[in-house]
Amino acid sequence: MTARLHAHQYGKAETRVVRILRDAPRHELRDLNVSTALRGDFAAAYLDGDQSAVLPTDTQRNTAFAYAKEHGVSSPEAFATLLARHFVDDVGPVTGARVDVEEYAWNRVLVDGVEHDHTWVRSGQEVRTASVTAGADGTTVVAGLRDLTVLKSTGSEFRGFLTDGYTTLAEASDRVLATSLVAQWRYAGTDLDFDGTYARVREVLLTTFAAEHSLALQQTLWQMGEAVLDAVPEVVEIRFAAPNKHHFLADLSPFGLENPGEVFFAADRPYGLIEAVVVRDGAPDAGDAWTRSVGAP
Ligand SMILES: O=c1[nH]c(=O)c2[nH]c(=O)[nH]c2[nH]1
Repeated sequence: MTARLHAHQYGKAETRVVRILRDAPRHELRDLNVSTALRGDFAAAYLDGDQSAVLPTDTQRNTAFAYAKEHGVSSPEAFATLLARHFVDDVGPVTGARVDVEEYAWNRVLVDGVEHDHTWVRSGQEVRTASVTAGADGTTVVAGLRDLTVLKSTGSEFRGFLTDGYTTLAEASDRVLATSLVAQWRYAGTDLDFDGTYARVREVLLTTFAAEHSLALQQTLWQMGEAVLDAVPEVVEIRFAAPNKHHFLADLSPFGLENPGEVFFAADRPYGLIEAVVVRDGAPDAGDAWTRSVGAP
């Protein structure tokens, strides 16, 4: 057999880092899940079991905690950028690093209508994401979110589709449209108000989903992508994956009941999976910013 080691990277996945700022009565909290992956010539470790160039994944985990203490967490994007640059700039054999961060949101508990200083409640399902790729020639920041679950109860249709001998789907001129959106967007720069930009993109995604009439989820993704590029100049590319969370009209005719779009069966699978990439004209090259680990969570 002739085989060669074609590519490799290694790191520590899903280090759970919770950073609390407690130097004032009103504490601040950021809750992260950090995954690091180092790139470089580590072939000897794979081929010969030689660890001399290998910074252990245990050390990578420790670095995430130490950086949270020493540098704080101003945003998932900034934290991922610091860590990725550290590995590339300060660790000899490392020529590239990929740091993926998920952030879980906590809202302050309201006590008599007032935000509590040191008690939070986990908010919703939605997860904020950041993926930073650092190399010798620069750093690329991709921000995003997943599990942003949205539903509109009208303003959506799906008609005029191609049919063949296997088609049973009825045309719909007024249907429920729901998805659990995954969106990731690439920034042109690395020194941004990441929290502010994140909030703007999220707002544009939601308002576009609400306001635009949908002829298909495909069109809705395009509308959302175009709106984000229009409203947020820092974004040069946005990628979507949107499961179509089908809501089928329940058949109430056996019971002599009409069902004019009021009672639905929410199916969890199978689901349509609609994807799109929308890029600003003249966007800089993405390099390997979109290259994910095979085992990425
Ligand atoms: O928005 C939709 N896009 C499709 O491609 C599709 N296919 C389908 O069965 N329902 C839908 N809905």
